[in-house]
Amino acid sequence: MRDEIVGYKEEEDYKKEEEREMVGGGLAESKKFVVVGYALTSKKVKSFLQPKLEGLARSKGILFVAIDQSKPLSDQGPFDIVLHKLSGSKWRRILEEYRLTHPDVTVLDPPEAIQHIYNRQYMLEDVADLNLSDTYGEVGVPRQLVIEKDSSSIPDAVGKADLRLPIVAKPLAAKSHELSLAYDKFSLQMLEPPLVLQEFINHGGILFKVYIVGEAVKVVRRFSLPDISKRELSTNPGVFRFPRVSCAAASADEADLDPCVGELPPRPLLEKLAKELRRRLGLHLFNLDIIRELGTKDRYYVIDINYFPGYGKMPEYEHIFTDFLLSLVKQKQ
Ligand SMILES: Nc1ncnc2c1ncn2[C@@H]1O[C@H](COP(=O)(O)OP(=O)(O)OP(=O)(O)O)[C@@H](O)[C@H]1O
Ligand SMILES: O=P(O)(O)O[C@H]1[C@H](OP(=O)(O)O)[C@@H](OP(=O)(O)O)[C@@H](O)[C@@H](O)[C@@H]1OP(=O)(O)O
Ligand SMILES: [Mg+2]
Ligand SMILES: [Mg+2]
Repeated sequence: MRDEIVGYKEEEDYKKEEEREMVGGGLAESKKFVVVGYALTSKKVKSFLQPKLEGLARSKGILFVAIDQSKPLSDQGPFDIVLHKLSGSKWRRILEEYRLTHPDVTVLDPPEAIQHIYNRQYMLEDVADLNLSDTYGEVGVPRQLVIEKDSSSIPDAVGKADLRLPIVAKPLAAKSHELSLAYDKFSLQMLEPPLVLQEFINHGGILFKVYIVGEAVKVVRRFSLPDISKRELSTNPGVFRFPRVSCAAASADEADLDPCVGELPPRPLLEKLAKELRRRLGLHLFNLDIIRELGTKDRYYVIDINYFPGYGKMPEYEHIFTDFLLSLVKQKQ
């Protein structure tokens, strides 16, 4: 099965674009460059800033320049766009101040908006508020409960909130990926708060990763946690830590899947969801993990939102990203 690009250019258009750029490559040298300052971890530089991206960007008149964190930001550049994914309150303050003093520079994305989705208590709030339901389907979030402290209070809290088992326990901090699956509420006491406890939804073991880059939306399939039967639930008490699932190595795009499980969510639904979330979250660069409830045709749940995810794994990201950067500059003009 193939990946789908929603509301964007097709592969053929990209090929033609690449050919034109090779022929007219020298043109870029004579025009003014769009300068993109970046502050990324070395892991991110390696996965995102690949030679193909830098080459294509240059041929389109975009230059990526590393930000030197040991020097004041205003002494560097001048930048048209600042691209970043670094943690820490010091960096956030630097960026907030820079945004105030350089309103003409587009900062991707505002630190405050990123911070909001770095907390799993608030991450899915906007999806829930959106209450998206139309002829293409319904999009919600799993029921969840926040445990700030005191793990001994968990069984009671789960009982009061009437949360159904099994339950996925996730650290409140979204950048922490130590997840656990609990088959009974008492075992959850073994985990360390702060946590979000979320109802596990059977979904046929396939998840849809929806990558968003400005107005472009692209969806891929990944393998996910398998379904849990009622029988398994009653015979396996305990809490199990599980490793990083649904990573790039778990691509399910080429797998021979039952169509009920593998069929991509309808484009119009994803487009609407992406558009609304872009606005509500105030972000341009993120992805959503979406699952379809097993046995339903159109009941979807968003279970995770990630800021500036691994775009290097998104097919044709070089074209999508460079087009996006140019569209930002054009909008400003
Ligand atoms: N409520 C849920 N119901 C069913 N499966 C879930 C649920 N929440 C999480 N999962 C499974 O656990 C995996 C990890 O959960 P989640 O995506 O929230 O964690 P993460 O560490 O933030 O992931 P990422 O690496 O995408 O940032 C998902 O990819 C999915 O396979
Ligand atoms: O590990 P990769 O590079 O592939 O990308 C992952 C990214 O890591 P990086 O930002 O350090 O690169 C993660 O960010 P943090 O939450 O850890 O900040 C998170 O966004 C994952 O969802 C990404 O995987 P994807 O969702 O795209 O499969
Ligand atoms: Mg995830
Ligand atoms: Mg995540």
